[in-house]
Formats: sequence, C-alpha cells, structure tokens
Amino acid sequence: MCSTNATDFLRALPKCEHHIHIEGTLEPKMLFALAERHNITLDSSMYSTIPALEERYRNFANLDDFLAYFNKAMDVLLDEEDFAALAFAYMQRVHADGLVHAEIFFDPQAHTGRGVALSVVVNGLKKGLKQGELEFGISTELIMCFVKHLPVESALEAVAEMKPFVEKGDVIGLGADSSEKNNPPSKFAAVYSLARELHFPRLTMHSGEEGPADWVRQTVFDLGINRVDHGFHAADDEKLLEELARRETFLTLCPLSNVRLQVTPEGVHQSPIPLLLEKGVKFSLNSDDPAYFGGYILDNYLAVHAAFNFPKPTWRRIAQNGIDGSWCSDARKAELSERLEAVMQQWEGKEI
Ligand code: HPA
Ligand SMILES: [Zn+2]
Repeated sequence: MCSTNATDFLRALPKCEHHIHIEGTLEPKMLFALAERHNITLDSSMYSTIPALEERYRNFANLDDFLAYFNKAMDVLLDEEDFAALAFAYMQRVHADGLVHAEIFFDPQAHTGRGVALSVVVNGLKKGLKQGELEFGISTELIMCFVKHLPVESALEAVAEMKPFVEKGDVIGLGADSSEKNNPPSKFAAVYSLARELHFPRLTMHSGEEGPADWVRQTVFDLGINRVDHGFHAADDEKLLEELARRETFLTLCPLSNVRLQVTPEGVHQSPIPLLLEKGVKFSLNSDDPAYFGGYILDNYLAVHAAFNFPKPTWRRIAQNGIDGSWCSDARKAELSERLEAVMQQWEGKEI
C-alpha cells in the first residue's frame, strides 16, 4: 500500500506510456456489451459472467494462456465505432491517472484475419484517440504490431498493407508481439527489413518477456532495434545490461503484467528495476494489457513504489526518462519536461 502523499505525487507526475495494447484495454464489461450489440454468442466455456471472467484473468499460467483470452475477446470488435469507443475509453481512464503521452500498439492481423478491414481498425482507433487528445490533452501515436505466432509471410503482408497509413502519419512504427516461445527475433529479420524499406519511422519488438537474455541481444545487436518491449530477461546478463546502457536502448517494462503472467510470480519486488537503475539502463513503466492484468498506468507506478519505496529524485528520473524516450516531437518533450519540473517544485519539501 502507498501513502496518500505517494499516491498524489505519482498521479501528479507527467507519465508517458509506451507499452499498451489497445486490444488489452477491452474491459469485460465492454466485451459483454459489444457482444450483445452485435448479437454475438460468446463461447460459454470462456465467458460465463463478468465476475467469473475477472477471476479467470487473475489466474493466467503464462503468456500463451493469456493470449488465448486476448485473441478471442477481439471477436466483438467489428466496426469503426467499436474501435473508436475502445480507444476513447482508454484515454478517459488514463486521464484520471495523470497520463500525458501514449504510444499505443494494435494487432492488424488479428482483425483483418477475421474479415475486418484495416481502414475500419485504423480510422476507428484514430477517431477515438483524437477525441481523447482534444478532451484531455494527452498526445498519442499508433504502432502496429505483427504477431509472432503467424507465418512470417503474413507479417510481411501486414507491413506492406500498412504503407499508406504510415505515409499519412497515422501509424508511426512497427512492433512485434504475441507468443515468444519458439519464436526467436532472428526469425523476423525480413519483416523489419521491409519496414525499413517502407520508411516506418520507428521500430520496436517484444523480446525477453519469457525468452532469454540472448534474444534481447539478438533484437538489439542483430536486428538493430533500440527499443525493447519488456526486455525483462536482459537483467539476467550484466554484460548485456552494460551494453544496453551504453547504447541507450530503451526498455518498456510492465510490472503488473509480469506478475499476472508469472514472470515475477511472487510480486513486483522480484522485478529487476533497481538493477536497471544502478546500471543506467533507461526504461519506462507501462500497463501492457490493463483490462487483463489488474491495473492501468498509475496502478503500475503504485505497485513499483509499494515494492521499492523509491525517493522522489528516483521517480523524477523515471518520469524524465519516460519523456526523453518518447517518440513525440522535441517541442512536446520540452513541454512535458517543464510540467515535470513544475510538479517537482510543488512537491519540494514534502514527504511521500
Ligand atoms: O505482453 C505481451 N506479450 C506478447 N504479446 C502480447 N500481446 C498483448 N500483450 C502482450
Ligand atoms: Zn505487450
């Protein structure tokens, strides 16, 4: 548990989120409501009641167990309005947490594979995000992820299909998510080569969530990707950490996700966050799939504070690194840095 002061301070910190799957914000309540709206009969062996589903979400055995639910739930997302509502609900929720900038993943193959047009997905998401930006002043970007469980050819097609949306600036980058088991980063080198050819401005990849430190090494050294989503197991290799610090590789950590997916089964205190700070590896704190993992962005900050009780200067450093590591304009970064400075001044001399 965190004190009221710590909660207020962490809420006030201008926070940036770089690892959030929009499909992972589909709350059970919205899932059931959309199923009803579209006359979809949910599979009763997975979806009986909202409380039963919430309870099931507390008991994931591993990443693949979670992915079965994550991928099934999306069946209720069908039209532009659904995607817009999903994106706007996320913006509304994180505004209350003090989020100021979000870089948001989505899985185009998971939708086009069900017959939903790519334009429906991107235009719907953009609509919801734009409404949220206007109402709450949160800046956002979209990053497509290809899914590692489908063939490389499918990922190549998905990247090629995204080209017009990248040219318009609607999508700024490529990531990779889904099942890590048996899917080393090197398998996907051609997908990133194509993204570079098509001038995707930004590249990232889920790596080292369940996979070993060596796969983080492959991601950064062999594929030349300098942002790593999770990157958790890099912490098993101190030499690698030193190299990541030297290269200013940015890790997007997800503390509550790691607990729910049994990466840190006993709690956030098992996270290597203090070691990363000591080694100078830059990272942000993120919610990953908040509807499934028991918390949005502030809950993740609070869980880290409950585990490590960091002093204010450490929190300032984490927040500043989150701003500096963002894929927004320098002007936006300067604005957010000023906001951080103002919050630190307000809190000067106060205990957290
Ligand atoms: O944490 C994750 N890892 C891999 N794939 C995912 N898809 C949604 N969340 C995740
Ligand atoms: Zn993720």
